[in-house]
Amino acid sequence: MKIEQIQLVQFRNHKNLSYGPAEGINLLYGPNGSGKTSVLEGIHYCALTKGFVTAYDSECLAFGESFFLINGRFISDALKEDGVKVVYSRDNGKKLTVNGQDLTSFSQHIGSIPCITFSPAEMSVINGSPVERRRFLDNAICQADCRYLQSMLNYRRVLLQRNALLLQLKERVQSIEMLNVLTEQLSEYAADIVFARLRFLDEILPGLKAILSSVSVKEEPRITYRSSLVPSVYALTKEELINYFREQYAKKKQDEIARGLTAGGPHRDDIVFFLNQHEIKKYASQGQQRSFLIAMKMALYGYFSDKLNEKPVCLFDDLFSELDRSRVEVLFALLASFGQVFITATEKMHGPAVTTINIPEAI
Ligand SMILES: Nc1ncnc2c1ncn2[C@@H]1O[C@H](COP(=O)(O)OP(=O)(O)OP(=O)(O)O)[C@@H](O)[C@H]1O
Repeated sequence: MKIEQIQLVQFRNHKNLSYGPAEGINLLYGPNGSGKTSVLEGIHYCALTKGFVTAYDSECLAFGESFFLINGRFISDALKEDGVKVVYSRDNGKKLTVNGQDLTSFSQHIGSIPCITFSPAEMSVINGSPVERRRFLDNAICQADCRYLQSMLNYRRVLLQRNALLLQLKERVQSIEMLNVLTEQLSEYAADIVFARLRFLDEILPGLKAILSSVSVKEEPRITYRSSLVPSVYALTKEELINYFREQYAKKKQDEIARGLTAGGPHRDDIVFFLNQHEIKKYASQGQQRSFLIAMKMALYGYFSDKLNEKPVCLFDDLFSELDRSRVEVLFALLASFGQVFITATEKMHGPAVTTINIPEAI
C-alpha cells in the first residue's frame, strides 16, 4: 500500500496541507506542536475512519471551524487506486467516501488500507488496564479478518441484549427461555473471538522474537491469554471452547441473575506479556517495555503482509525517543525493508531509505 497524496483541510492545526509522501521511510520533523502527529492522524482516518491519538472526531476539527476534510489517494500493491475522502461536521457527523461512493457502513472499509500505529500513549498496552490490551488485539485482528469484526459486532449486540434480560430476570419480569437462546449465541461468538485471538498471538510470536533479538533483547518473549471464564483456553478446538462457555454460563446462571450481569467473556479477558518468566508490566524497565511494544507493532507488519497480501502503512509517532542510538540504528535498518513508513521526530535524522520532510515548511 502506498499513499500518493494526502490533503488535510481544517484538520487540527492544518488549515490546508497537501503532501505527497515518498516510498520507504518518511521522517516528518519539526518543533513540538508543528503538526507532525496531525498528519499521521489524518492518514489513520483514511485507513480506519477514526483517529489513533484523539478519541473524538470533534477534537480534530480546527478551532473555530465548522468542518474538516481529509482527502487521500492510495495505491494498493495490486495497483488498485483508492480515493478516500472523510468529511466531518458538528451538524452532519462523519461521512466516508471511497472511490466516489458514499459508504453507509464504515466497517466495510476496515482492512482495505492496513495500518500499524505506534504512539507513546500506546505504552498503556503494556502497562495500562486490560481494556487497552483487548483494543490492541481487536484492532489488529479486525484489519486482517473482516469475519472477526463481524463476530465482535455480534458478540457486543448479544451481550447487551443478555445483560438487559438478566436485569429483567432479576426483577422477575421475564421468562428464562430467552436467556438460553442468548447464552447459546453468546457462547458461539465468544468462542469465535477467543479462538481468533489465540491464533493471532501464535502467529505474531515468531516475528516478535526475531525483532526483539535484532534489537539485542536476549530474553525469550511470551504472551499468555487470560480468559475471565475458561480456566485454560489452550489446545481447545472451537467446538470445545463453545462447550466450555456454555458450561460456565450454565454454572453461573443464578449468580448472573442475582447481579443482573453477564459473568465474563472475551470482553473481560486479558493478555500478559513476559520476557523469560518475568511479567513485563511488573519487572521490565521503561526502555524494555517500549522496545517490546515497538517489536510487537513491527511484528504486525509481517502478519498483515501475509494475511492481506498487502504491505501495511506504518504510522510511528515519536518512535525513537527514549531509545539508545544503537537501537535507533537497528530499527532504521529493519524499517528500510518495510513499505511506506511515517516517523515523527523533533530533529532531522538520517538513515537508509529515509526521506525527510520539515512539517512547518510543508504547511
Ligand atoms: N482541534 C484543533 N484545532 C487547532 N489546533 C489543534 C487542535 N487540536 C490540536 N491542535 C494543535 O495542533 C498542534 C499540532 O499538534 P500535533 O500533535 O500534531 O503536534 P506535533 O508536531 O506532533 O507535536 P509534538 O512534537 O509535541 O508531538 C498543537 O499545537 C495542538 O495544540
